[in-house]
Amino acid sequence: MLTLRHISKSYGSRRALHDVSFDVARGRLTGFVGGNGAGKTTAMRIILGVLGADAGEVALDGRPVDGDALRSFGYMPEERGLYPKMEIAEQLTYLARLHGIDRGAATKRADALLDRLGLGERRRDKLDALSLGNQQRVQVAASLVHDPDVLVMDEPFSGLDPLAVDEVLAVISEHAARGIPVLFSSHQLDVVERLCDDLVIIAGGEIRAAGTREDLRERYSGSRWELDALADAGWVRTVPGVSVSELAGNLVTFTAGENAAQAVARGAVERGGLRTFRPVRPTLGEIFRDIVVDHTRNENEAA
Ligand SMILES: Nc1ncnc2c1ncn2[C@@H]1O[C@H](COP(=O)(O)OP(=O)(O)OP(=O)(O)O)[C@@H](O)[C@H]1O
Repeated sequence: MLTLRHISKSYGSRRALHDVSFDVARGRLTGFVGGNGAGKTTAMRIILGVLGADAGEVALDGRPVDGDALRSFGYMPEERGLYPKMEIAEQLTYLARLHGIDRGAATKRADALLDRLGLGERRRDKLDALSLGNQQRVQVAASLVHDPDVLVMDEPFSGLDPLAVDEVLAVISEHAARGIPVLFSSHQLDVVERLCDDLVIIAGGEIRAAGTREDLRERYSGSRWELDALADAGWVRTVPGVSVSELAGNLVTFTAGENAAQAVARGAVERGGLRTFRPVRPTLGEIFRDIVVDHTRNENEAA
């Protein structure tokens, strides 16, 4: 497991991270989400040792990460650092060689990754002859070409069409399944919701929530309910303590405390019965908005 403990970092007087701690488990995809300037890239650079922290520690399986361990990390940085005029297979082979892999194995590995990412036919093309989406796939290949023990990716899905998202995801998942920790940041909450097993939500340089996707949805399920009654559910609007958000015939979604919700359930039984009655789990987008908006509001109030 990759762990960050009590990481803080400031750029001059600007605090970018404050007491950041979270885990990235082996064999699972961990999504790292936060708004612009939340601190994701800073945290990832600190994991990779590209940037030093002011305080705190990054460890892999309990051992502080040092130069040796870092050589086996795969990193897809935010600023994409490949050579525009170099043929893509040659450049992947070169990167693998930099990690100490011999020429034969490096060529094999580069070709296999390009095939896997649908770029086999383009292996002799220069990077800048490819579409932006295909360049992005090459960036993904570059972070994987030395078969890393830890994978950290800054926005690996940005600029990819839905089909390409699925292809890249399949390749990343295969690596996670070999038991390596995978952390990736993304602004595309619908993509993260679909893809990741665990989530870390950051705002204003602080971790606001972390856990498995299902745990978070449960934790933030709040007081939203859905009732599918056997008769028109318009009467739910009149139940004290209930605020109806959507009503369509027998189906109603509403916000209410536990007691008022139970009163609605009883009311439905008295009026002919119900098909289903359940708490509504929020989407990641809703959780994110709640957490980040709350944070921004608190910051503004404190200012
Ligand atoms: N080199 C730097 N010098 C000064 N401030 C910086 C520097 N890099 C980042 N920051 C500041 O640190 C904070 C965190 O930035 P960071 O790039 O880590 O956020 P992010 O979550 O990756 O944002 P985005 O999603 O927009 O890429 C921001 O307030 C940013 O302006």
